Amino acid sequence: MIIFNSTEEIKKIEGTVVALGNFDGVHKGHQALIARTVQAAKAAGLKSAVFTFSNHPKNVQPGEKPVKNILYFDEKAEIIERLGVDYLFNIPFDERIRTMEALDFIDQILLEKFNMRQAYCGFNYKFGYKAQGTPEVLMREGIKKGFGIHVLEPFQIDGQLVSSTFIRSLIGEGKVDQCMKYMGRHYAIGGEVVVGNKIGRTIGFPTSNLIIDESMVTPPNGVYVTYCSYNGIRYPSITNVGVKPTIGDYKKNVETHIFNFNKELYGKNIRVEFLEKSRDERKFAGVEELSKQITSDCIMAKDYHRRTKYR
Ligand SMILES: Cc1cc2nc3c(=O)[nH]c(=O)nc-3n(C[C@H](O)[C@H](O)[C@H](O)COP(=O)(O)O)c2cc1C
Ligand SMILES: Nc1ncnc2c1ncn2[C@@H]1O[C@H](COP(=O)(O)OP(=O)(O)O)[C@@H](O)[C@H]1O
Repeated sequence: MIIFNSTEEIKKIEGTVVALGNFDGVHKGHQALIARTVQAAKAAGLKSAVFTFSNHPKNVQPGEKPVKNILYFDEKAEIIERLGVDYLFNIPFDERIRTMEALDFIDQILLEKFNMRQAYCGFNYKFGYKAQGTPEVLMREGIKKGFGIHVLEPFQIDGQLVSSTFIRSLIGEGKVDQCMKYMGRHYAIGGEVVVGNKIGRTIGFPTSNLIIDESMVTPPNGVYVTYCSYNGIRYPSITNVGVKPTIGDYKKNVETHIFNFNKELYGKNIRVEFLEKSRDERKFAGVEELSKQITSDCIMAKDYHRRTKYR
């Protein structure tokens, strides 16, 4: 997959079928849209492409509440690449694009830059200045200018509309056990292991700590059954998200205790997949009570892993 990070980088490319959207989370609705795009491109002998903005349009509109992302760009790109896409247009939502009228956007970006012959978008896709471009506008212009538009119906699972907003709310409420159903994968946080307070090993539960990025969607404080991947291997683990009130007053972080594991991971990259929330984080009277509770948390988590092996 070739990634273009600005419209200037796109010189002369082959004709494309483009999936239009923001694709944060690349959930099952997005996956269906992208699969149709890839299929159509193959059938027509064109290149398949996904178009997305590198910064969320809502985050540059004055007065709008900032939108937190589910995925970092490199994670999003990796998932999109696995769907068989040829080109990823990852374009900054700058002042020129923000103020571009819908019809200019079609002519100058979709047709001139992306060489778009067909497009797939959701029923609620909006584009152009003040979001005045709609699927109807695309269809009308498509007839005039000779490109095809396919508008997909709302994608639902068991009556629930699958959207990035819905998935953000699931994660934000700690309902991480439902993410697989709507995203086709577990909600995960990755990063480099940082040094903590070095208390974990003294109470029998060493943990690998990750810093939380508050510009991303984060799960609420609590204890979760997780997998932790390191060096290509996926280990059953248990994870605390929170501020460790029992031992002090810390910044929110993610710390995972990997079962049957005793390697030093400082500076290494790990990825924590969240399977289920088991309880809220609490302030205990002391480290001894905390340690007892963690022991029973681990028994419960190991049992969960045993029951749901390889999921
Ligand atoms: C499974 C698990 C559950 C935890 N639950 C709590 C909790 O409820 N309250 C709390 O204050 N700390 C909790 N912690 C965090 C511990 O306080 C922390 O792991 C320990 O103090 C070591 O911290 P360190 O890695 O910074 O050395 C939990 C940790 C784990 C691994
Ligand atoms: N079973 C394990 N699960 C998670 N991390 C582990 C485990 N065994 C060893 N480690 C490593 O031990 C260190 C954590 O020990 P700990 O005393 O909790 O210190 P910290 O406060 O820095 O997290 C980290 O480098 C971590 O990668």
